Amino acid sequence: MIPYAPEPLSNFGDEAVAKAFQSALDEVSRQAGLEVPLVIGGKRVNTTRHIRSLNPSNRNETVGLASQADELLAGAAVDAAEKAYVHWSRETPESRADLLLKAAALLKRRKHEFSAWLVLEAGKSRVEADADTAEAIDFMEYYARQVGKLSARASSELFGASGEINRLTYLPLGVGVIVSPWNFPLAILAGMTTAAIAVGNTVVVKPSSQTPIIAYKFVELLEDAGIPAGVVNYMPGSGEEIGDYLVQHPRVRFISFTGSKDVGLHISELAAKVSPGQKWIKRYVAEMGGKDGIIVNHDADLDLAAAGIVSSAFGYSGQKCSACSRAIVHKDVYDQVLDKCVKLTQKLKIGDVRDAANFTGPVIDERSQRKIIQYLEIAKQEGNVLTGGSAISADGFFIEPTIVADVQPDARLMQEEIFGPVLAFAKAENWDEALRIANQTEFGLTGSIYAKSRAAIEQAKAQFHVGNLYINRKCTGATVGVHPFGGFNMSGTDSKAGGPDYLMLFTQLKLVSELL
Ligand SMILES: NC(=O)c1ccc[n+]([C@@H]2O[C@H](COP(=O)([O-])OP(=O)(O)OC[C@H]3O[C@@H](n4cnc5c(N)ncnc54)[C@H](O)[C@@H]3O)[C@@H](O)[C@H]2O)c1
Ligand SMILES: N[C@@H](CCC=O)C(=O)O
Repeated sequence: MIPYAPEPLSNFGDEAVAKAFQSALDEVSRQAGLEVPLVIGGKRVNTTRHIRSLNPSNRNETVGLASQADELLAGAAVDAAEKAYVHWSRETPESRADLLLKAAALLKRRKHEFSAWLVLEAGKSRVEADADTAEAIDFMEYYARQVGKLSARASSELFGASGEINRLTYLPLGVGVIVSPWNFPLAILAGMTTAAIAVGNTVVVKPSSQTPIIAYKFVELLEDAGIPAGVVNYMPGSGEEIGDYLVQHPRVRFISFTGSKDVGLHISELAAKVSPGQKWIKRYVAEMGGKDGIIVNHDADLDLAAAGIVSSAFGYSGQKCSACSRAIVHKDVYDQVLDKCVKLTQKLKIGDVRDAANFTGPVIDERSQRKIIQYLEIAKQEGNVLTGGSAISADGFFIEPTIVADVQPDARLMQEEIFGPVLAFAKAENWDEALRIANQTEFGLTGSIYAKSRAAIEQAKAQFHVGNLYINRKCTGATVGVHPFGGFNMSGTDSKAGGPDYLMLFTQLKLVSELL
Protein backbone atom coordinates (compact mmCIF):
# COMPACT_ATOMS: atom_id res chain seq x y z
CA MET A 1 0.00 0.00 0.00
CA ILE A 2 1.36 3.43 -0.83
CA PRO A 3 1.72 5.70 2.22
CA TYR A 4 -1.30 7.71 3.29
CA ALA A 5 -1.53 11.28 2.01
CA PRO A 6 -4.53 13.59 2.48
CA GLU A 7 -6.72 14.19 -0.54
CA PRO A 8 -5.82 17.51 -2.20
CA LEU A 9 -8.52 20.17 -2.11
CA SER A 10 -10.02 21.29 -5.41
CA ASN A 11 -8.79 24.55 -6.88
CA PHE A 12 -11.99 26.27 -7.98
CA GLY A 13 -9.89 29.10 -9.40
CA ASP A 14 -9.01 26.68 -12.20
CA GLU A 15 -11.65 27.15 -14.87
CA ALA A 16 -11.85 23.44 -15.73
CA VAL A 17 -12.42 22.51 -12.09
CA ALA A 18 -15.07 25.20 -11.65
CA LYS A 19 -16.82 23.99 -14.80
CA ALA A 20 -16.74 20.35 -13.72
CA PHE A 21 -18.18 21.30 -10.34
CA GLN A 22 -20.92 23.42 -11.92
CA SER A 23 -22.00 20.58 -14.15
CA ALA A 24 -22.15 18.23 -11.11
CA LEU A 25 -24.24 20.84 -9.28
CA ASP A 26 -26.60 21.13 -12.27
CA GLU A 27 -26.96 17.37 -12.48
CA VAL A 28 -27.61 16.96 -8.73
CA SER A 29 -30.10 19.84 -8.80
CA ARG A 30 -32.02 17.97 -11.51
CA GLN A 31 -32.24 14.96 -9.14
CA ALA A 32 -33.50 17.05 -6.22
CA GLY A 33 -36.75 15.79 -4.75
CA LEU A 34 -35.74 12.14 -5.04
CA GLU A 35 -37.12 9.60 -2.58
CA VAL A 36 -34.74 7.34 -0.72
CA PRO A 37 -35.71 4.13 1.08
CA LEU A 38 -34.33 2.55 4.24
CA VAL A 39 -31.69 -0.12 3.70
CA ILE A 40 -32.05 -3.19 5.91
CA GLY A 41 -29.90 -6.22 5.21
CA GLY A 42 -29.27 -4.89 1.70
CA LYS A 43 -33.02 -4.65 0.94
CA ARG A 44 -34.81 -1.39 0.13
CA VAL A 45 -37.75 -0.64 2.42
CA ASN A 46 -40.13 2.22 1.64
CA THR A 47 -42.24 3.66 4.43
CA THR A 48 -45.35 5.81 4.37
CA ARG A 49 -43.80 8.42 6.69
CA HIS A 50 -41.00 10.56 5.29
CA ILE A 51 -38.39 13.04 6.44
CA ARG A 52 -38.40 16.03 4.10
CA SER A 53 -34.91 17.38 3.55
CA LEU A 54 -34.93 21.06 2.61
CA ASN A 55 -32.32 23.20 0.90
CA PRO A 56 -31.20 25.64 3.64
CA SER A 57 -30.44 28.26 0.97
CA ASN A 58 -34.08 28.11 -0.13
CA ARG A 59 -36.70 26.55 2.11
CA ASN A 60 -39.07 26.14 -0.84
CA GLU A 61 -36.84 23.54 -2.43
CA THR A 62 -37.01 19.92 -1.33
CA VAL A 63 -33.69 18.15 -1.70
CA GLY A 64 -35.21 14.76 -1.05
CA LEU A 65 -37.62 12.62 0.91
CA ALA A 66 -36.21 9.91 3.12
CA SER A 67 -38.26 6.98 4.36
CA GLN A 68 -38.63 7.26 8.13
CA ALA A 69 -38.01 4.21 10.31
CA ASP A 70 -40.03 3.20 13.34
CA GLU A 71 -39.04 0.89 16.20
CA LEU A 72 -40.08 -2.24 14.33
CA LEU A 73 -37.88 -1.41 11.36
CA ALA A 74 -35.02 -0.28 13.59
CA GLY A 75 -35.25 -3.66 15.34
CA ALA A 76 -35.14 -5.39 11.95
CA ALA A 77 -31.99 -3.41 11.15
CA VAL A 78 -30.32 -4.65 14.35
CA ASP A 79 -31.30 -8.22 13.37
CA ALA A 80 -29.81 -7.73 9.90
CA ALA A 81 -26.59 -6.29 11.35
CA GLU A 82 -26.34 -9.19 13.80
CA LYS A 83 -26.76 -11.72 10.98
CA ALA A 84 -24.12 -10.00 8.83
CA TYR A 85 -21.72 -9.87 11.78
CA VAL A 86 -21.27 -13.65 11.69
CA HIS A 87 -19.39 -13.43 8.37
CA TRP A 88 -18.07 -9.87 8.39
CA SER A 89 -16.31 -10.28 11.73
CA ARG A 90 -14.41 -13.25 10.28
CA GLU A 91 -13.25 -11.46 7.12
CA THR A 92 -9.54 -10.77 7.04
CA PRO A 93 -8.42 -7.26 7.98
CA GLU A 94 -6.95 -7.00 4.47
CA SER A 95 -10.26 -7.63 2.71
CA ARG A 96 -12.05 -5.13 4.94
CA ALA A 97 -9.31 -2.58 4.27
CA ASP A 98 -9.64 -3.23 0.54
CA LEU A 99 -13.31 -2.38 0.72
CA LEU A 100 -12.53 0.98 2.29
CA LEU A 101 -9.93 1.66 -0.40
CA LYS A 102 -12.41 0.82 -3.14
CA ALA A 103 -15.01 3.11 -1.59
CA ALA A 104 -12.41 5.90 -1.32
CA ALA A 105 -11.47 5.42 -4.98
CA LEU A 106 -15.13 5.62 -6.04
CA LEU A 107 -15.63 8.75 -3.97
CA LYS A 108 -12.57 10.37 -5.54
CA ARG A 109 -14.10 9.78 -8.95
CA ARG A 110 -17.47 11.19 -7.87
CA LYS A 111 -16.07 13.96 -5.68
CA HIS A 112 -17.92 16.90 -7.23
CA GLU A 113 -21.21 15.01 -7.29
CA PHE A 114 -21.03 14.36 -3.53
CA SER A 115 -19.90 17.93 -2.83
CA ALA A 116 -22.84 19.18 -4.88
CA TRP A 117 -25.23 17.23 -2.63
CA LEU A 118 -23.53 18.90 0.36
CA VAL A 119 -24.11 22.32 -1.19
CA LEU A 120 -27.80 21.56 -1.68
CA GLU A 121 -28.58 19.68 1.50
CA ALA A 122 -26.21 21.13 4.11
CA GLY A 123 -25.86 24.67 2.74
CA LYS A 124 -22.08 24.41 2.39
CA SER A 125 -20.14 26.63 0.01
CA ARG A 126 -18.34 24.62 -2.66
CA VAL A 127 -15.03 25.12 -0.84
CA GLU A 128 -16.44 23.79 2.45
CA ALA A 129 -18.26 20.98 0.66
CA ASP A 130 -15.10 19.96 -1.17
CA ALA A 131 -13.24 19.83 2.17
CA ASP A 132 -16.00 17.66 3.66
CA THR A 133 -15.79 15.20 0.73
CA ALA A 134 -11.98 15.19 0.85
CA GLU A 135 -12.13 14.40 4.57
CA ALA A 136 -14.48 11.47 3.93
CA ILE A 137 -11.93 10.10 1.42
CA ASP A 138 -9.14 10.67 3.94
CA PHE A 139 -10.92 8.78 6.72
CA MET A 140 -11.31 5.73 4.49
CA GLU A 141 -7.77 5.86 3.15
CA TYR A 142 -6.35 6.37 6.64
CA TYR A 143 -8.40 3.72 8.44
CA ALA A 144 -7.68 1.20 5.66
CA ARG A 145 -3.99 1.56 6.56
CA GLN A 146 -4.60 1.53 10.30
CA VAL A 147 -6.42 -1.84 10.20
CA GLY A 148 -3.26 -3.68 9.20
CA LYS A 149 -1.17 -1.80 11.74
CA LEU A 150 -3.59 -2.66 14.52
CA SER A 151 -3.44 -6.40 13.89
CA ALA A 152 0.37 -6.31 13.51
CA ARG A 153 0.85 -4.23 16.64
CA ALA A 154 -0.81 -6.33 19.35
CA SER A 155 1.37 -9.44 19.66
CA SER A 156 4.56 -7.65 18.68
CA GLU A 157 4.34 -5.59 21.86
CA LEU A 158 4.15 -8.56 24.25
CA PHE A 159 7.21 -9.63 26.25
CA GLY A 160 8.43 -13.15 25.50
CA ALA A 161 7.91 -15.91 28.08
CA SER A 162 9.81 -19.15 27.78
CA GLY A 163 7.70 -22.23 27.17
CA GLU A 164 4.63 -20.28 26.10
CA ILE A 165 3.14 -18.89 22.95
CA ASN A 166 1.21 -15.68 23.65
CA ARG A 167 -1.06 -14.02 21.15
CA LEU A 168 -3.04 -10.84 21.56
CA THR A 169 -5.85 -10.18 19.08
CA TYR A 170 -8.11 -7.20 18.52
CA LEU A 171 -11.64 -8.56 18.12
CA PRO A 172 -14.61 -6.54 16.92
CA LEU A 173 -17.34 -5.71 19.42
CA GLY A 174 -20.52 -6.64 17.58
CA VAL A 175 -23.45 -4.56 16.36
CA GLY A 176 -23.05 -0.81 16.73
CA VAL A 177 -25.24 2.24 16.23
CA ILE A 178 -23.75 5.22 14.41
CA VAL A 179 -25.49 8.51 15.29
CA SER A 180 -24.13 11.34 13.16
CA PRO A 181 -24.65 15.13 12.90
CA TRP A 182 -25.69 17.27 9.94
CA ASN A 183 -22.72 19.63 9.93
CA PHE A 184 -20.21 17.19 8.43
CA PRO A 185 -22.86 14.90 7.02
CA LEU A 186 -20.47 13.08 4.73
CA ALA A 187 -17.04 13.16 6.41
CA ILE A 188 -18.12 12.41 9.96
CA LEU A 189 -20.70 9.84 8.90
CA ALA A 190 -18.14 8.14 6.65
CA GLY A 191 -15.42 8.26 9.30
CA MET A 192 -17.57 6.88 12.11
CA THR A 193 -19.10 4.17 9.92
CA THR A 194 -15.97 2.94 8.19
CA ALA A 195 -13.87 2.92 11.37
CA ALA A 196 -16.41 0.63 13.00
CA ILE A 197 -16.74 -1.76 10.07
CA ALA A 198 -13.01 -1.75 9.27
CA VAL A 199 -12.34 -3.77 12.41
CA GLY A 200 -15.19 -6.21 11.81
CA ASN A 201 -18.27 -4.68 13.40
CA THR A 202 -21.59 -4.24 11.65
CA VAL A 203 -23.71 -1.14 12.11
CA VAL A 204 -27.05 0.58 11.98
CA VAL A 205 -26.53 4.14 10.74
CA LYS A 206 -28.95 6.76 12.06
CA PRO A 207 -28.14 9.93 10.10
CA SER A 208 -29.26 13.40 11.06
CA SER A 209 -32.79 14.24 9.93
CA GLN A 210 -31.46 17.41 8.29
CA THR A 211 -29.15 15.50 5.94
CA PRO A 212 -30.51 12.02 5.20
CA ILE A 213 -29.97 12.18 1.42
CA ILE A 214 -26.19 12.56 1.43
CA ALA A 215 -26.09 9.72 3.99
CA TYR A 216 -28.06 7.49 1.64
CA LYS A 217 -25.71 8.37 -1.21
CA PHE A 218 -22.81 7.27 0.96
CA VAL A 219 -24.45 3.93 1.82
CA GLU A 220 -25.05 3.40 -1.92
CA LEU A 221 -21.38 4.12 -2.53
CA LEU A 222 -20.35 1.46 0.00
CA GLU A 223 -22.64 -0.98 -1.82
CA ASP A 224 -21.01 -0.05 -5.13
CA ALA A 225 -17.68 -0.81 -3.49
CA GLY A 226 -18.97 -4.29 -2.66
CA ILE A 227 -20.01 -4.17 0.98
CA PRO A 228 -21.96 -7.31 1.92
CA ALA A 229 -25.65 -6.93 2.77
CA GLY A 230 -26.35 -6.08 6.42
CA VAL A 231 -22.91 -4.73 7.31
CA VAL A 232 -24.21 -1.16 7.06
CA ASN A 233 -27.95 -0.58 7.52
CA TYR A 234 -29.41 2.84 6.77
CA MET A 235 -32.03 4.01 9.24
CA PRO A 236 -33.16 7.65 9.19
CA GLY A 237 -35.71 8.51 11.84
CA SER A 238 -36.45 10.69 14.79
CA GLY A 239 -33.85 10.75 17.56
CA GLU A 240 -36.45 10.40 20.28
CA GLU A 241 -38.25 7.58 18.52
CA ILE A 242 -35.69 5.26 16.98
CA GLY A 243 -32.55 6.87 18.45
CA ASP A 244 -33.56 6.03 22.00
CA TYR A 245 -34.80 2.61 20.93
CA LEU A 246 -31.56 1.70 19.19
CA VAL A 247 -29.39 3.00 22.03
CA GLN A 248 -31.31 0.88 24.55
CA HIS A 249 -31.48 -2.23 22.36
CA PRO A 250 -30.00 -5.16 24.35
CA ARG A 251 -28.18 -6.58 21.33
CA VAL A 252 -26.46 -3.28 20.48
CA ARG A 253 -22.87 -3.54 21.74
CA PHE A 254 -21.64 0.01 21.12
CA ILE A 255 -22.78 3.49 20.20
CA SER A 256 -20.66 5.93 18.26
CA PHE A 257 -22.15 9.41 18.54
CA THR A 258 -21.22 12.85 17.22
CA GLY A 259 -23.51 15.74 18.01
CA SER A 260 -24.54 18.18 20.71
CA LYS A 261 -23.72 18.00 24.41
CA ASP A 262 -27.35 17.58 25.45
CA VAL A 263 -28.07 14.66 23.16
CA GLY A 264 -24.66 13.14 23.88
CA LEU A 265 -25.30 13.15 27.62
CA HIS A 266 -28.80 11.80 27.16
CA ILE A 267 -27.44 8.87 25.14
CA SER A 268 -24.70 8.35 27.73
CA GLU A 269 -27.34 7.88 30.44
CA LEU A 270 -29.48 5.55 28.35
CA ALA A 271 -26.51 3.48 27.22
CA ALA A 272 -25.33 3.02 30.81
CA LYS A 273 -28.58 1.34 31.80
CA VAL A 274 -28.65 -2.42 31.27
CA SER A 275 -31.70 -3.55 29.27
CA PRO A 276 -33.31 -6.94 29.94
CA GLY A 277 -31.35 -9.64 28.12
CA GLN A 278 -28.25 -7.47 27.66
CA LYS A 279 -24.96 -9.29 28.27
CA TRP A 280 -22.40 -6.47 28.21
CA ILE A 281 -21.58 -2.95 29.31
CA LYS A 282 -22.14 -0.87 26.20
CA ARG A 283 -19.14 0.94 24.76
CA TYR A 284 -19.89 4.62 24.16
CA VAL A 285 -17.78 6.91 22.02
CA ALA A 286 -19.06 10.49 22.01
CA GLU A 287 -17.84 13.63 20.29
CA MET A 288 -19.85 16.66 21.36
CA GLY A 289 -19.92 20.45 21.21
CA GLY A 290 -17.41 23.21 21.69
CA LYS A 291 -17.01 26.79 22.82
CA ASP A 292 -13.70 27.27 21.13
CA GLY A 293 -11.51 30.26 21.80
CA ILE A 294 -8.67 32.04 20.04
CA ILE A 295 -6.26 34.01 22.24
CA VAL A 296 -4.19 36.88 20.85
CA ASN A 297 -1.10 38.13 22.67
CA HIS A 298 0.26 41.71 22.45
CA ASP A 299 3.23 40.54 20.33
CA ALA A 300 1.20 38.54 17.78
CA ASP A 301 1.04 39.13 14.03
CA LEU A 302 -2.31 40.93 14.21
CA ASP A 303 -3.26 40.54 10.56
CA LEU A 304 -2.64 36.82 10.75
CA ALA A 305 -4.64 36.63 13.97
CA ALA A 306 -7.60 38.58 12.59
CA ALA A 307 -7.70 36.44 9.44
CA GLY A 308 -7.59 33.26 11.58
CA ILE A 309 -10.34 34.48 13.89
CA VAL A 310 -12.69 35.50 11.08
CA SER A 311 -12.14 32.35 9.09
CA SER A 312 -12.62 30.12 12.17
CA ALA A 313 -15.70 32.04 13.32
CA PHE A 314 -17.60 32.42 10.07
CA GLY A 315 -16.54 29.53 7.82
CA TYR A 316 -19.72 27.48 7.22
CA SER A 317 -21.58 30.16 9.20
CA GLY A 318 -19.90 29.13 12.46
CA GLN A 319 -21.52 25.69 12.30
CA LYS A 320 -18.42 23.67 13.13
CA CYS A 321 -17.78 22.16 16.53
CA SER A 322 -14.30 23.65 16.09
CA ALA A 323 -15.57 27.16 15.23
CA CYS A 324 -14.12 30.12 17.10
CA SER A 325 -16.92 31.69 19.10
CA ARG A 326 -14.68 33.48 21.61
CA ALA A 327 -11.81 35.85 20.82
CA ILE A 328 -9.77 36.65 23.92
CA VAL A 329 -7.37 39.49 23.22
CA HIS A 330 -4.60 41.16 25.23
CA LYS A 331 -5.70 44.67 26.23
CA ASP A 332 -2.77 46.34 24.39
CA VAL A 333 -3.96 45.09 20.99
CA TYR A 334 -7.67 44.55 21.71
CA ASP A 335 -8.97 47.54 19.74
CA GLN A 336 -6.72 46.85 16.77
CA VAL A 337 -7.68 43.17 16.51
CA LEU A 338 -11.35 43.99 16.90
CA ASP A 339 -11.18 46.62 14.20
CA LYS A 340 -9.38 44.31 11.79
CA CYS A 341 -11.89 41.51 12.43
CA VAL A 342 -14.87 43.82 11.90
CA LYS A 343 -13.41 45.08 8.59
CA LEU A 344 -12.71 41.54 7.34
CA THR A 345 -16.17 40.37 8.39
CA GLN A 346 -17.92 43.20 6.61
CA LYS A 347 -16.29 42.07 3.37
CA LEU A 348 -17.75 38.54 3.59
CA LYS A 349 -20.44 37.83 1.02
CA ILE A 350 -23.49 35.97 2.33
CA GLY A 351 -26.08 34.21 0.24
CA ASP A 352 -27.18 31.09 -1.63
CA VAL A 353 -24.13 28.84 -1.74
CA ARG A 354 -24.85 27.74 -5.27
CA ASP A 355 -23.32 31.08 -6.19
CA ALA A 356 -19.54 30.66 -5.91
CA ALA A 357 -19.14 34.30 -4.89
CA ASN A 358 -20.81 33.69 -1.52
CA PHE A 359 -18.38 32.83 1.28
CA THR A 360 -21.05 32.32 3.92
CA GLY A 361 -24.26 30.46 3.35
CA PRO A 362 -27.34 29.81 5.44
CA VAL A 363 -27.63 28.11 8.81
CA ILE A 364 -29.08 24.64 8.65
CA ASP A 365 -32.78 25.21 9.32
CA GLU A 366 -35.48 27.43 10.73
CA ARG A 367 -35.10 26.07 14.26
CA SER A 368 -31.43 26.88 14.26
CA GLN A 369 -32.09 30.33 12.79
CA ARG A 370 -34.64 31.05 15.55
CA LYS A 371 -32.23 29.91 18.25
CA ILE A 372 -29.44 32.13 16.89
CA ILE A 373 -31.81 35.11 16.70
CA GLN A 374 -32.47 34.65 20.43
CA TYR A 375 -28.73 34.82 21.06
CA LEU A 376 -28.55 38.01 18.97
CA GLU A 377 -31.02 39.52 21.45
CA ILE A 378 -28.86 38.34 24.36
CA ALA A 379 -25.84 39.85 22.59
CA LYS A 380 -27.38 43.31 22.81
CA GLN A 381 -27.50 42.97 26.59
CA GLU A 382 -24.15 41.29 27.08
CA GLY A 383 -21.92 43.41 24.84
CA ASN A 384 -21.67 45.84 21.95
CA VAL A 385 -22.73 44.50 18.58
CA LEU A 386 -20.20 45.99 16.14
CA THR A 387 -21.28 44.28 12.96
CA GLY A 388 -24.14 41.99 11.94
CA GLY A 389 -26.74 41.30 14.60
CA SER A 390 -29.73 40.32 12.45
CA ALA A 391 -31.24 37.59 10.37
CA ILE A 392 -31.51 38.30 6.66
CA SER A 393 -34.98 38.27 5.23
CA ALA A 394 -34.87 35.69 2.44
CA ASP A 395 -36.13 32.26 1.47
CA GLY A 396 -33.03 30.72 3.04
CA PHE A 397 -32.00 30.66 6.70
CA PHE A 398 -29.42 33.42 6.68
CA ILE A 399 -27.88 35.23 9.64
CA GLU A 400 -25.41 38.09 9.33
CA PRO A 401 -21.91 37.29 10.62
CA THR A 402 -21.95 39.03 13.99
CA ILE A 403 -19.22 40.40 16.22
CA VAL A 404 -20.01 41.35 19.79
CA ALA A 405 -17.36 43.31 21.70
CA ASP A 406 -16.64 43.68 25.42
CA VAL A 407 -18.32 40.52 26.61
CA GLN A 408 -17.66 39.28 30.15
CA PRO A 409 -16.06 35.81 30.45
CA ASP A 410 -19.06 34.39 32.33
CA ALA A 411 -21.69 35.82 29.97
CA ARG A 412 -23.96 33.37 28.16
CA LEU A 413 -22.38 34.42 24.86
CA MET A 414 -19.02 33.23 26.19
CA GLN A 415 -20.37 30.02 27.74
CA GLU A 416 -23.07 28.50 25.55
CA GLU A 417 -22.58 26.87 22.18
CA ILE A 418 -24.59 28.98 19.74
CA PHE A 419 -23.58 27.07 16.61
CA GLY A 420 -23.98 30.02 14.29
CA PRO A 421 -22.03 33.04 13.04
CA VAL A 422 -21.75 34.85 16.37
CA LEU A 423 -18.34 35.81 17.73
CA ALA A 424 -17.82 37.32 21.20
CA PHE A 425 -14.73 39.38 22.11
CA ALA A 426 -13.32 39.59 25.64
CA LYS A 427 -10.39 41.72 26.81
CA ALA A 428 -7.60 40.20 28.94
CA GLU A 429 -5.23 42.13 31.21
CA ASN A 430 -2.34 39.79 30.52
CA TRP A 431 -1.44 36.31 29.20
CA ASP A 432 -2.28 34.54 32.48
CA GLU A 433 -5.73 36.03 32.49
CA ALA A 434 -6.23 35.27 28.79
CA LEU A 435 -5.54 31.59 29.43
CA ARG A 436 -7.80 31.62 32.48
CA ILE A 437 -10.67 33.04 30.43
CA ALA A 438 -10.04 30.56 27.63
CA ASN A 439 -10.29 27.66 30.10
CA GLN A 440 -13.37 29.10 31.80
CA THR A 441 -15.77 26.82 29.94
CA GLU A 442 -17.23 23.35 30.38
CA PHE A 443 -16.04 22.46 26.88
CA GLY A 444 -12.51 21.69 25.71
CA LEU A 445 -12.46 20.97 22.00
CA THR A 446 -10.25 23.30 19.96
CA GLY A 447 -8.34 26.48 20.65
CA SER A 448 -5.71 28.64 19.00
CA ILE A 449 -3.20 31.13 20.22
CA TYR A 450 -1.50 33.87 18.26
CA ALA A 451 1.77 34.88 19.94
CA LYS A 452 5.47 35.30 19.19
CA SER A 453 7.00 34.99 22.64
CA ARG A 454 8.31 31.47 23.21
CA ALA A 455 7.42 31.67 26.90
CA ALA A 456 3.78 32.54 26.09
CA ILE A 457 3.59 29.72 23.55
CA GLU A 458 5.01 27.16 25.98
CA GLN A 459 2.68 28.32 28.75
CA ALA A 460 -0.32 27.91 26.44
CA LYS A 461 0.84 24.44 25.37
CA ALA A 462 0.89 23.41 29.02
CA GLN A 463 -2.21 25.22 30.27
CA PHE A 464 -4.76 25.69 27.47
CA HIS A 465 -6.97 22.66 28.17
CA VAL A 466 -8.31 21.60 24.78
CA GLY A 467 -8.06 18.43 22.74
CA ASN A 468 -6.78 20.28 19.66
CA LEU A 469 -4.51 23.26 20.29
CA TYR A 470 -3.20 25.25 17.35
CA ILE A 471 -0.41 27.83 17.47
CA ASN A 472 -0.50 30.80 15.10
CA ARG A 473 -3.18 29.26 12.88
CA LYS A 474 -6.96 28.99 12.84
CA CYS A 475 -8.79 26.55 15.11
CA THR A 476 -10.84 24.83 12.38
CA GLY A 477 -9.74 22.50 9.60
CA ALA A 478 -8.13 19.48 11.23
CA THR A 479 -6.74 17.03 8.66
CA VAL A 480 -7.19 13.28 9.05
CA GLY A 481 -3.96 11.54 10.04
CA VAL A 482 -2.31 14.92 10.66
CA HIS A 483 -4.42 16.47 13.41
CA PRO A 484 -6.34 13.67 15.19
CA PHE A 485 -9.55 15.31 16.37
CA GLY A 486 -11.50 15.24 19.64
CA GLY A 487 -12.03 17.18 22.83
CA PHE A 488 -11.93 17.18 26.61
CA ASN A 489 -14.61 17.62 29.28
CA MET A 490 -18.10 18.25 27.86
CA SER A 491 -16.69 18.12 24.33
CA GLY A 492 -16.70 14.35 24.50
CA THR A 493 -14.65 11.26 25.12
CA ASP A 494 -11.61 12.62 23.27
CA SER A 495 -11.69 9.70 20.87
CA LYS A 496 -9.39 11.42 18.36
CA ALA A 497 -11.03 10.59 15.06
CA GLY A 498 -8.47 10.34 12.29
CA GLY A 499 -5.78 9.33 14.77
CA PRO A 500 -3.73 6.18 15.35
CA ASP A 501 -5.78 4.91 18.33
CA TYR A 502 -9.27 5.52 16.97
CA LEU A 503 -9.94 2.03 15.60
CA MET A 504 -9.09 0.44 18.94
CA LEU A 505 -12.21 2.02 20.41
CA PHE A 506 -14.32 -0.36 18.35
CA THR A 507 -12.45 -3.49 19.41
CA GLN A 508 -11.86 -5.72 22.41
CA LEU A 509 -8.54 -7.42 23.07
CA LYS A 510 -8.25 -11.17 23.57
CA LEU A 511 -5.12 -12.82 24.92
CA VAL A 512 -4.46 -16.47 24.17
CA SER A 513 -1.58 -18.07 26.09
CA GLU A 514 -0.58 -21.64 25.21
CA LEU A 515 1.83 -23.66 27.32
CA LEU A 516 4.24 -25.57 25.08
N1 LIG B 1 -16.80 17.01 18.59
C1 LIG B 1 -17.00 16.74 17.32
O1 LIG B 1 -16.21 16.08 16.67
C2 LIG B 1 -18.24 17.27 16.63
C3 LIG B 1 -18.30 17.22 15.24
C4 LIG B 1 -19.44 17.70 14.61
C5 LIG B 1 -20.48 18.24 15.35
N2 LIG B 1 -20.38 18.28 16.70
C6 LIG B 1 -21.46 18.88 17.48
O2 LIG B 1 -22.72 18.46 16.97
C7 LIG B 1 -23.71 19.47 17.18
C8 LIG B 1 -24.41 19.78 15.88
O3 LIG B 1 -24.96 18.64 15.33
P1 LIG B 1 -26.49 18.23 15.51
O4 LIG B 1 -27.34 19.46 15.60
O5 LIG B 1 -26.79 17.24 14.45
O6 LIG B 1 -26.47 17.54 16.94
P2 LIG B 1 -27.68 16.79 17.68
O7 LIG B 1 -27.14 16.36 18.99
O8 LIG B 1 -28.91 17.57 17.66
O9 LIG B 1 -27.92 15.50 16.76
C9 LIG B 1 -26.90 14.56 16.49
C10 LIG B 1 -27.55 13.24 16.10
O10 LIG B 1 -28.21 12.72 17.24
C11 LIG B 1 -29.51 12.32 16.85
N3 LIG B 1 -30.37 12.28 18.03
C12 LIG B 1 -31.12 13.29 18.55
N4 LIG B 1 -31.77 12.86 19.66
C13 LIG B 1 -31.43 11.56 19.83
C14 LIG B 1 -31.77 10.57 20.78
N5 LIG B 1 -32.61 10.82 21.77
N6 LIG B 1 -31.22 9.35 20.66
C15 LIG B 1 -30.36 9.07 19.66
N7 LIG B 1 -30.01 9.97 18.71
C16 LIG B 1 -30.53 11.19 18.79
C17 LIG B 1 -29.89 13.31 15.79
O11 LIG B 1 -30.98 12.85 15.04
C18 LIG B 1 -28.60 13.37 15.01
O12 LIG B 1 -28.50 12.27 14.15
C19 LIG B 1 -22.94 20.65 17.74
O13 LIG B 1 -23.09 20.67 19.12
C20 LIG B 1 -21.49 20.37 17.35
O14 LIG B 1 -20.56 21.00 18.16
C21 LIG B 1 -19.29 17.80 17.36
N1 LIG C 1 -12.90 18.46 12.24
C1 LIG C 1 -13.48 19.73 11.91
C2 LIG C 1 -14.64 20.06 12.77
C3 LIG C 1 -15.69 18.99 12.90
C4 LIG C 1 -16.86 19.48 13.69
O1 LIG C 1 -17.74 20.15 13.31
C5 LIG C 1 -12.44 20.84 12.06
O2 LIG C 1 -11.34 20.58 12.51
O3 LIG C 1 -12.75 21.97 11.73
